[in-house]
This record gives sequence, C-alpha cells and structure tokens, in this order.
Amino acid sequence: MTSALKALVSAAPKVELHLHIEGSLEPELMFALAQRNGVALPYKRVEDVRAAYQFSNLQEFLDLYYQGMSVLQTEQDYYDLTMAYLQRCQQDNVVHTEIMFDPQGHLERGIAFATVFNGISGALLDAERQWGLSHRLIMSFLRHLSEESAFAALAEAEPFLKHIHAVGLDSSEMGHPPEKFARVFARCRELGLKITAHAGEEGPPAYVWQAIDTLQVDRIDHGNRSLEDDALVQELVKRKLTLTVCPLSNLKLCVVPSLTQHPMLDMLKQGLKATVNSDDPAYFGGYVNDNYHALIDHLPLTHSHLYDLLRNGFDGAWMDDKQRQQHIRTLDQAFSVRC
Ligand code: HPA
Ligand SMILES: [Zn+2]
Repeated sequence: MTSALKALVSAAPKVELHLHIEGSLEPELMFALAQRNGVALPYKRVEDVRAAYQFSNLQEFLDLYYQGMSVLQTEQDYYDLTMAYLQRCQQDNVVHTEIMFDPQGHLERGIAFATVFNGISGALLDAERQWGLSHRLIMSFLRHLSEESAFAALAEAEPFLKHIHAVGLDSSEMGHPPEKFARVFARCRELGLKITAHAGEEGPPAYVWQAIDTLQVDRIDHGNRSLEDDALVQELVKRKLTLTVCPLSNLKLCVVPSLTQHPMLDMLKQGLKATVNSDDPAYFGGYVNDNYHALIDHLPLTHSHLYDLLRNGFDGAWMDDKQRQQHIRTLDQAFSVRC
C-alpha cells in the first residue's frame, strides 16, 4: 500500500514552494566549485561534509549553510548550482518551482547582485525552454542582519525587480521578529512584490501573527508552531494562507523529535493549506519526492490526504492560472478525481 502511494505521488505533477537554492548545493558540487575557484574548505573528502550535517537547531545548520555558500563566486557557479537543482525537479516531476535566494549572503562577500541573478535566472530560463518547467524567483532578506542591510539589498535588486516575483524573510528566527522588517516589507508591497516569511519554525506563534498583520504575507514558510495557538490556526484557515511545510528539514533541525510526530496530518485536519517542500535538500537529505515518501513511511496518510497536499501546492503557487488549471487536470486524472 505505501509503495503504491509512493509511486502515485512520484509520478504526479507537483510544485515546490519552499526551496533555498543555496541549500541545494550538494557536497560533490561544493568540492568541484571550491577547486575551480581556489577556495579552501575545512573538509578533506565529500563524505566528511555529509558527516558534518548533524544539527540540533536552526543556527547550527545556518553556520554550515553560510560556509558552504563561500564556493559560489561566478555566474557559471550560480548557473551550475541552479541547473543541478532543476534537473532534480525534472526527476521528481516538479512542474513548477518557486525558489528563494539570499542576496545578502553573496553581496557581503563582494559578489555582485548581477552575477548571482544572471546565473540563477539563466538556468531557470533554460529549464523552461528545454522541458517546460515554470518558475518564480523569491529574494529573501536575512533576518539576523539589520533593516539597513535589507534596504541596501533591495536597492541592489532594483534593476532586476521585473524578474523577481516576491520577497521572503529567512535565517535565524529567534530574536529577529518579523516586525523588525516592517518598513522594508511595506516598501516591497508598494513595489508590487508578493510577500512570504519564515515564521513559526523555531519562533513563537506571535511571530506568525506579526508576519500576517505587520508584513501582510501572502504565504507562511514553515508555520509549525501556529498549532500552539487556536485563534491563529483559525485566522490562517480563514485567510486560506498556504503553509510551506518541510518535513525532512523539521526532522534534521529538531523542530520535530521524529517524523511519526510530525504535525502534517493535524494541519490538514484543521483545514490548514499545508504543502510539502524540501527547504535545503542537500543539507536535509532529500528532495520533494523524498519528503512525500518520508511522510508516507511515518504517518497514516491516505490517497485523499496526498491529493490535498499536492493540490494545496498548486493552489498556493504564484503561477500562471492557465498552466495551473492544466496541471490540476493531470493531477486529478492521476488520482482519478471527477470534475
Ligand atoms: O530552514 C531555514 N530556516 C531559516 N532560514 C533558512 N535559510 C535557509 N534555510 C532556512
Ligand atoms: Zn526555509
């Protein structure tokens, strides 16, 4: 039964709504780029990198995530990184992806915004031309840095904003509440950008409230701790706000003690628009299908729950409506849902 469900999900068209492109840097590519650019890494072998990926919280992961980024220097590096991820999307039948990137993590190392943007978007456009994978690009602000730094990153992004669909908020959550960036996000809304923010991954429900009320988000990234506040759950349900949940990330960062205790089923039961995503697949041990399979292995998920998760993804995507409807028809056929 579980293998049939896994096969069904693997073959179904799906979206990814929560993916940090820098978090898709596999150790093999990290080593290749380090060699290409003459960057010293504190590891001798690829296996040593994977062995180091044991985290007990978000910050322990972020320390290695920022260290890993140091190998990314040229436009070709960003292209190769993105193309490798997009090829994984093709293998997983991901037909639309909305990827985040962290410009401040590159600008502060002296890499030009154009270098980062051109490499990432070059690969996105090639994947769209070559096999029809559609995309949106989300620029994320690092919340451990200042409001001034976020405004400076936004200024660097201005020439490229036509191609950037949304802004997000990521990095160390505790002690960096969404309201710290109220003015930055107000300006982004004026610029017509969609808004998302990591909230309730490690931070309290109050941070999710701030993301909704102050930042006026269109989606919430993670949102797990919303379940601690019934009124907040009701508000998320009322607003039909999509939660981009990341099961293997939650496990690796100790947001949940085990996948059998993952709140995904509870989220669906309460009417939340939860979706399945990989977050930083190279660090957390799996891409989108791996995340679905891990849930199937550990929770009593039915055919109907899986349909809802896949469907919530399409409903929450910032994609072209005609394409959305076409993909939903294919999804419905795969799950034999009558119109
Ligand atoms: O899971 C995450 N949480 C917060 N910031 C991040 N930056 C990359 N991944 C993450
Ligand atoms: Zn994330």
